[in-house]
Amino acid sequence: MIKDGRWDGVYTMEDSPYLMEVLTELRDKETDSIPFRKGLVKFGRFMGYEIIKTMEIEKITVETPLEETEGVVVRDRKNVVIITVLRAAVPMMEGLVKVFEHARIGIVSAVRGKAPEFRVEMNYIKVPHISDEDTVIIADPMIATGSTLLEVIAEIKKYGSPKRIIVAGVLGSPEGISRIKEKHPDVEIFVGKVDRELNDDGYILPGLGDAGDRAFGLPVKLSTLPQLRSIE
Ligand SMILES: O=P(O)(O)OC[C@H]1O[C@H](OP(=O)(O)OP(=O)(O)O)[C@H](O)[C@@H]1O
Ligand SMILES: O=c1cc[nH]c(=O)[nH]1
Ligand SMILES: [Mg+2]
Repeated sequence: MIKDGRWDGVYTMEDSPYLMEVLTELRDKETDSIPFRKGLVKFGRFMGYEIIKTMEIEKITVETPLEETEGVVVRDRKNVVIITVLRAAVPMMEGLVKVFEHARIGIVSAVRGKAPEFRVEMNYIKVPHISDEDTVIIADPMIATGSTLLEVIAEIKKYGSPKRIIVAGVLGSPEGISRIKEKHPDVEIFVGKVDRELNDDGYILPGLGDAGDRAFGLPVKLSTLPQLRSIE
């Protein structure tokens, strides 16, 4: 984990050859859904281990079958709420839950509309109780314009005042991260890498394309639901 000097509380994982190899596979346009989803699961698990490194460690003693020795406990590991932003964060959540097996889980739907407004529609939110002892981890692989996370963070803050709010992502753009840090300086951001820029359609360059479509396939546009029609 490396601190990105452009912002406070933003960390990238470029020092991990393992995670950079996973990222390379995710970027590769030849990677199809199955390895893509597996890559997101690996990302979630790795991010979980990195987040634990930033939690308080308490020294304890433990009795082996032979004698007493030193041990540690990371109490905050048990006070975690994972917020999964549909769709693309679902495989990431699977990886995070392997590390935070006690986590309570919230599910949020957010669909980003087209350029140049990038309006975000949130039409489903189910979030468990959030206490002031909790670390809330918002999983969303892509921080592009930041519009989605701005909406999600504002919504989550209505549910309580957790000890920490951490965004766990795969890629970020400088624009998106700056927007989030300006509005929510308290939110920490952990991403694999911060990419160069956004294109006019709000896609991260070089990026990995549309994370949701790559993980789950191109959706067929048959819906007549008003909330989806209104932003497309
Ligand atoms: O930072 P932003 O510009 O808001 O873009 C990022 C969002 O775009 C993607 O979701 P998308 O709206 O494509 O939904 P999907 O996961 O269902 O494809 C991604 O998973 C983020 O949630
Ligand atoms: O590059 C991008 C931007 C938004 N959402 C994605 O899935 N990818
Ligand atoms: Mg998408």
